Amino acid sequence: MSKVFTAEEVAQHNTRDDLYIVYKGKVYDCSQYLDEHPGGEEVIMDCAGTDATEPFEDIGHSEDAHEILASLEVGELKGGVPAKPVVSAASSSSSDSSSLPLVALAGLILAVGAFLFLRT
Ligand code: HEM
Repeated sequence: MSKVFTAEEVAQHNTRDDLYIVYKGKVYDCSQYLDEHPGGEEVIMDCAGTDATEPFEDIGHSEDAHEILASLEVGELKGGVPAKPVVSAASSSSSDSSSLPLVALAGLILAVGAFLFLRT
């Protein structure tokens, strides 16, 4: 059974010789890999003890990179992947209504334009 870490525990592994990162709810010990990282150690050090899912994904790491990462797994994060915020019906309908004044304004400009055009 893999070890379960709290976010606070992971955060304590934040030095060059003892460096954990979280990726998609799993915890990885990158200490031994820093020297070999093609992107340099600095970028991984910046993520030390934190969730590196976004920066790791942003780079578009290769299949190889994912395999190396998998080999460094030491456990999982308590609570796992934080839930994505659900876009509620209320907030999506409010964004619809917020574009209403814009539509009205565009209509008004068109009407004024047509009026001026027809008058000449
Ligand atoms: C233990 C975790 C990581 C592993 C195993 C890993 C592995 C790799 C590998 C194998 C490459 C070579 C290109 C590829 O195959 O995709 C690479 C490149 C790179 N990585 Fe990571 N990486 C890790 C974490 C990170 C993190 C957290 C960042 C944060 C920004 C990062 C930034 C980069 C960058 C910028 C490159 C591009 C280097 C270049 O093309 O010059 N990596 N990584």
